[in-house]
Amino acid sequence: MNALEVRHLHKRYGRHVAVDDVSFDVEEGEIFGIIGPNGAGKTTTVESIAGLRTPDSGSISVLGFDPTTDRAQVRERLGVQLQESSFPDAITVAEALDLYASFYRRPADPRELLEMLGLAEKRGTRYKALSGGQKQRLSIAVALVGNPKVAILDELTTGLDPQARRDTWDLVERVRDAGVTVLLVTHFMDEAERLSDRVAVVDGGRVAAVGTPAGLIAQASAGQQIRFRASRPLDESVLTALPEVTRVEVVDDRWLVTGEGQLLSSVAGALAREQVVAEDLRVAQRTLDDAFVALTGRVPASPSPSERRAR
Ligand SMILES: Nc1ncnc2c1ncn2[C@@H]1O[C@H](COP(=O)(O)OP(=O)(O)OP(=O)(O)O)[C@@H](O)[C@H]1O
Repeated sequence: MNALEVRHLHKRYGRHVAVDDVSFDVEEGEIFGIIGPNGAGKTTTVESIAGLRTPDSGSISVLGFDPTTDRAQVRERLGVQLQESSFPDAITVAEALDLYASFYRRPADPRELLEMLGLAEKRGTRYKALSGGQKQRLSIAVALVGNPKVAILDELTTGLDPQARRDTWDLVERVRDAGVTVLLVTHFMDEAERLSDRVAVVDGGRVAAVGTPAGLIAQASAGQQIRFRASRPLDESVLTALPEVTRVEVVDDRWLVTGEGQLLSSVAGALAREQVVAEDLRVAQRTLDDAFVALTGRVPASPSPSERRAR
């Protein structure tokens, strides 16, 4: 059985269509990313899955249960960490977790959870005294305290410093390894590419594509690219004649060669035959950013300078 099934979901706010026929499946045990620009409809979609918003039409199944009619069953199986979750300033970490544990019939052991999330030493610390990363980890602990089979994590690392981002990514992998299916909402491509088994690209309330990060990159990015500086002049036809090469651009001594298949060895062989040395040779690594641009025509959000160094 799929952990989640979303079929033809529609939601409008007044005249504004926020979610426009969204469908996807999430398999049990995977980390499934939903990526898209601000306002794409990601949060509306996941809040509908969590039963926090009522869709206008379409159907949702959480392990076979409908969030609008089978609320109790969904609540027992689904943990939610939503954007901007916050707690009273004076509550301690242990109190917050005990409180949420009391809402469930079979909660996880709060002590074990704090251990796993690296918050054991902060048990007695008040919420207001926690760092941004620790607050995020507490909100993940709250999402997991009901022992869910599926966890929704929304914009998990926004505002975190590089080390906290990396730690949080490790944590998400540990959650998945513990058997929890993860639905990860993010507008950061590096995060989605690093963590997700599969990704849905959402734009303007619609699903533009679903696939593995590698599959989306391959599908959306035309070929590989090699950049180098030629040690001496070279006739373009030497490279355009190669079957692997689809395009050659030259500015002064700088070459950009696009192609497919065994592009690198083919180009290297041709250059060697011409006794040209390729200096500063670089093979451009395609990323999910490229796929996102190709699929949506938009430039993805970048981590802020303080977040970016986590790459
Ligand atoms: N309660 C609401 N009332 C009116 N409009 C809303 C409401 N919630 C969301 N919207 C609008 O619906 C669209 C989708 O919003 P949503 O929050 O689902 O997108 P998102 O992809 O999660 O974006 P973000 O990353 O900024 O949270 C946006 O244009 C938003 O302004």
